[in-house]
Amino acid sequence: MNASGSAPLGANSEVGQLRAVLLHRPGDELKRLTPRNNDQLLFDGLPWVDRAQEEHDAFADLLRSRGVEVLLLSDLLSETLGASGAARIQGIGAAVDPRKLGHTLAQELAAHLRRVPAPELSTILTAGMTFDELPVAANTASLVRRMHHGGDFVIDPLPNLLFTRDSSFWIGPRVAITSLALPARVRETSLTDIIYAHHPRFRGARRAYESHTAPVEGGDVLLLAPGVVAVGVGERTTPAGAEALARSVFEDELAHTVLVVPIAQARASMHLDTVCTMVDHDAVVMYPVIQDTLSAFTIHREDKGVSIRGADPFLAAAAEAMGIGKLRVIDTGLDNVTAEREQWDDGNNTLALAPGVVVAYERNVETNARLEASGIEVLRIAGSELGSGRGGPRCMSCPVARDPL
Ligand SMILES: NC(=[NH2+])NCCC[C@H](N)C(=O)O
Repeated sequence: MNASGSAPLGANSEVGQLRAVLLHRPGDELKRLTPRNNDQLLFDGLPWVDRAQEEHDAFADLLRSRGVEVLLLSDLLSETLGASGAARIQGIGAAVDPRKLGHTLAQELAAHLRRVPAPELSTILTAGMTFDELPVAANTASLVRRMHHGGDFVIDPLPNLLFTRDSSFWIGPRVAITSLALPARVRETSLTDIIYAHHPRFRGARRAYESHTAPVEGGDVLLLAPGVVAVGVGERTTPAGAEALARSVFEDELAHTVLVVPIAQARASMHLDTVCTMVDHDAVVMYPVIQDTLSAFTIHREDKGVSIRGADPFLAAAAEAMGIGKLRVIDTGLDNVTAEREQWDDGNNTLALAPGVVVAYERNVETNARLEASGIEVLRIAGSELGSGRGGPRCMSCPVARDPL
């Protein structure tokens, strides 16, 4: 505990006792999803929003019942926008795009947003705004306004903010603001950026991967052990992103080894954490179909520069880097069809609260049963609505404080 009574910020593993976590309670941004835009907005269906909120509240309550402090992104964002003029300017600047709106409308909108109270601005920055919702007089000199349909977005909604894992992550005592790959998600990091820059809770927090030159998403980053990081490269994080992250964590002495793990460039495996998460300090749960084929390039920090080895089998390379004899894979032993169904429903996407204690979606009955048979405590949550965005307990959480391993 520090002077303010809260746990020190940071995380050096996937499984150290979880003390504080950043979640985003799904809100009005999910109500923007329609059958016309859901693909582009990376949802596989239209969630029933009230039920998604109930499911999310139950997730947050479970974490609290286990002694975890839950920070909600909307609360932090309103507090940040209320306290800092610079944060407001930055948030508005990222949301109002003159290339899309033209200068006239962009200027009017930015001027309007600067006067909006912080909680309302927080909602607009997350849920977006349509042309119909624009407050400015109808006969404005904006051609853009006249030519757009009222239901079009002036500011795009951010339904994937729910997946707080991807837009920032902590490594050691530092926080990394990521660089999201797809247009539907790029603006999310403008919000995590201002929260970590201006909210008093994070005063003094230093940054990792500051250059964020190339795409790196938090769902691809696994802290296998202190000093050892795995980075998935596939649909989201690029080879250049993994390389830049490795260089940066070496320079900041946050890691000595980075394992770069190629994963299929597919919707079902958009991040490394959709196929593999840690459930104990020496154990992972993994999509069985890839168990024997997953490989890794090992980048090692040297006195001068780096060395790159591989690709080698992932499990062996990981065990070696972690300095353990063997990285256990919880053998879910599932037939291929069940395994494929449960992988799609984020059965492999668990959030560890402590070594051997994980949160998982209840619907993945078989995977959960095998985890328990291997001695892992599984805390089940409902996710019928939450899951329609293709993200499980790990994707929906950004650990802000874990006890060091
Ligand atoms: N870490 C994760 N697996 N996040 C899941 C993100 C899901 C989100 N709909 C997307 O496609 O980006």
